[in-house]
Amino acid sequence: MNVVIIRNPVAGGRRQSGAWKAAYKAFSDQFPGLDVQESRSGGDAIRLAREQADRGCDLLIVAGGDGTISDVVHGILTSTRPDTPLAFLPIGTGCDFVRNFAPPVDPVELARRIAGASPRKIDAGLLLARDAQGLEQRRYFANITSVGISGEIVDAVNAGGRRKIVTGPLRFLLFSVMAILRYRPYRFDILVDGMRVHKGPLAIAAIANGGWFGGGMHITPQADVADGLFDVAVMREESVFGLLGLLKSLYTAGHLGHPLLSFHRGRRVELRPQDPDRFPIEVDGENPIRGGFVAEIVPDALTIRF
Ligand SMILES: Nc1ncnc2c1ncn2[C@@H]1O[C@H](COP(=O)(O)OP(=O)(O)OP(=O)(O)O)[C@@H](O)[C@H]1O
Repeated sequence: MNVVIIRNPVAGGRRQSGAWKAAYKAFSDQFPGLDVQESRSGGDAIRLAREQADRGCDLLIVAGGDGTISDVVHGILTSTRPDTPLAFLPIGTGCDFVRNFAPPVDPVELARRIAGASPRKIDAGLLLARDAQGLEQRRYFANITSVGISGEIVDAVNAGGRRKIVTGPLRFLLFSVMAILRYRPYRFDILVDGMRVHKGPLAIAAIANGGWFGGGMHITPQADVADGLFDVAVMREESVFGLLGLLKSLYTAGHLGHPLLSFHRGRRVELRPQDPDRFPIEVDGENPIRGGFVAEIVPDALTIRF
């Protein structure tokens, strides 16, 4: 079996090199002849995944965080073999997408689980947007695309180079508090399957395939990665104090029932900014697109062995 790890050497900060060494040993014991391909720059994992899928790789394992998973998903789904099986070796800052599958922490157990897993299908998201020249952009994603305060948080989390003093989920918490303290409402319209579910000031909207973002915030606890639908969470305008309370409750899904929060389900979600200059977006914890967009769920798009 031809197994390739696509590794992001900077995911999770430099402190992750010890975790990688242990994981590499566990995975090469489980998969003799294992090949490792390292991404050389931001977005390079897209090229690597596409090449490996095109050449007929039997299993692609992503060693990195959510941004690397997102790139690999985009690479596989734009290759000639979009059904190439995928697995995950979580080494990143937030590692939110893999939370949907409750993987073991121990790398030996993880490698064993992947080796014994049967292929199964899960959904992916597809974003349709326009770049500054008006050309259509198509971007697949694995987990969650969100706009509003989360976009600002991700900008701050990813800024400042890759040598980070605070790493892991604590980094998201720190930058979330800072962004909330600076918060002013954003204004945009949201349509789910053609129905307007929101118009006007807002704190955050999340379009979710999976349930977690922001390093363990359980924003859409009802989300199912294989139900052919997005779960959409819409948090209306709220005071800074109210948002800090919401942030705390997100980790335990205690935000359900919040009077300013609504949940919706659908296959197609459209976000139209009323003020395009204040429309921060994050896609799986990164910022690959700008401006208004349509998100479509692609049912059963991905084959995973996990
Ligand atoms: N060799 C490289 N040098 C610099 N950046 C890279 C390199 N390879 C990949 N990247 C970029 O690193 C970024 C971060 O990767 P990733 O999201 O996997 O880790 P993370 O941010 O630590 O984890 P998480 O997204 O789970 O919080 C991605 O945007 C990716 O494009």
